[in-house]
Amino acid sequence: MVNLAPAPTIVWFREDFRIADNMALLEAEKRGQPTLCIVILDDAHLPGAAARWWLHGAIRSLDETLRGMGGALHVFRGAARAVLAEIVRKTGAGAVFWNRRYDPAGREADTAIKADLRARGLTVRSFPGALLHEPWSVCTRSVAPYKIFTAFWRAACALPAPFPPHPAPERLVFAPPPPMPDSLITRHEQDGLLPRHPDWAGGLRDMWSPGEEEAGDQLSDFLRHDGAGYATARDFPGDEATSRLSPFLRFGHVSPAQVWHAATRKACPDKFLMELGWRDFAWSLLFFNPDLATRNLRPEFDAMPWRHDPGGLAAWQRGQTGYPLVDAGMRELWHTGWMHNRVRMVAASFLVKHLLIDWREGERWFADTLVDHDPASNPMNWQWNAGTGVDAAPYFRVMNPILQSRKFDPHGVYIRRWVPELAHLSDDAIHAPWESGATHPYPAPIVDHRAARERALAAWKMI
Ligand SMILES: Cc1cc2nc3c(=O)[nH]c(=O)nc-3n(C[C@H](O)[C@H](O)[C@H](O)COP(=O)(O)OP(=O)(O)OC[C@H]3O[C@@H](n4cnc5c(N)ncnc54)[C@H](O)[C@@H]3O)c2cc1C
Repeated sequence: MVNLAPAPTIVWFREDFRIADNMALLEAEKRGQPTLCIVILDDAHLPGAAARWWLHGAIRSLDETLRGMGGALHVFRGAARAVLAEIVRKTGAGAVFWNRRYDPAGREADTAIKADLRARGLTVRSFPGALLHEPWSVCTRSVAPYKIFTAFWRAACALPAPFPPHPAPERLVFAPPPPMPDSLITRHEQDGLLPRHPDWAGGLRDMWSPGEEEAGDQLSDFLRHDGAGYATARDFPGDEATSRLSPFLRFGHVSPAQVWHAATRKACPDKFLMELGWRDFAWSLLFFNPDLATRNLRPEFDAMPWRHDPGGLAAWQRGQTGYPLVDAGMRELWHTGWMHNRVRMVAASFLVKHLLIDWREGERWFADTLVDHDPASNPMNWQWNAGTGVDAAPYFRVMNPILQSRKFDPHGVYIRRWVPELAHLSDDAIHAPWESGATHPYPAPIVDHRAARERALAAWKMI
């Protein structure tokens, strides 16, 4: 039987859950054929548990938006290559469009899928949109990655500014979903992305609403209230002065170009734009170092005598180290799937220096618990804090968790929020509760700061 239905254009959503500034969607509309919007839940590319929770919300929210336009987001489960081949066979699609992803596994899969689809005669196009600049466009003359952030940023700023964001398509004509075998179709309720037994996501639900509209609200709120004080207040976790856009950027509810242009219109401090630059820098490092999450960028650290300490690791993960700022951060992470940047640095430093535990253990824990986890920013920042990366804080600079606490949470606002058993202590006593002699149901420090520092430096001198 001849299929007389118009050959649709498939738009495959992956990390770009928005309709504005979405080139794949816009170009699909221009093609003039009905559009089939799809997501494929492929086990080989699913993120950690907290980010999976977010992914569920991202899919649901984009589906609602598309339904408001008369369409839907169709969710399939299985190996992407096979699922796409089946959808193409059932719909007679003439083209598949997507926005690029840059992680090594994603790039490898996309290259193979592109070749496969083109061999079947389809038009396949991929578009930028997840970064300010393509990772290969900011590199040295010898096409090597920059190893120093300031040099990277100088080169990035010398390029033309990111393209002004594209508007959302005004109207889309949607293609009906293909009849697919039950095993490949997924309903939102049964997509397997949400935690069930136990349901640990209550704190995430209280804190976040994934979606494009929410990302826009978050951005305008930040630019209205906090943009001006950002440069000075961003290091103080009690102040909540940062944008909290990271998970929205991670899942593409907002593009970095949209953030960039909104921020420059409001004359937001350069410091904020530079943080978006750190995000691009991380992706550049991953692009040129696909094993960023597993290999020390400074090979001398391969000889580092990391300790095997399951008890210490568990105390760190549960926020029970006896160091209030570290514990506040680890509890914030567990409860909300997010942690303030300054506290991420203190907590990371504590694991790799005070406990002398391999940074890869921490990287894995963050990968599973952060809603904003991405495979570039997380390992880059871990390697930066551990001193094993490029342009990294030197290992011998051991952050003192008590001084960091006194400096960046002077009144204990943040600690009181996340370590309520210390809430009654004075502003002075709260940073080192063991010194005051007051009674409270809070653990004694699992390591002594001075002894741990000496142990870390002795280990480092051995390599
Ligand atoms: C050990 C460790 C692990 C981290 N893991 C991640 C991760 O998996 N995903 C992630 O997005 N960020 C990660 N970060 C970076 C940073 O902590 C978060 O991006 C930031 O806290 C997000 O909060 P915000 O959106 O309010 O940031 P803002 O201060 O408002 O910054 C705006 C945006 O810039 C980007 N950005 C800011 N700082 C950094 C940075 N140091 N590196 C890369 N991008 C940055 C983020 O996209 C952020 O949303 C990590 C930091 C550390 C120390």
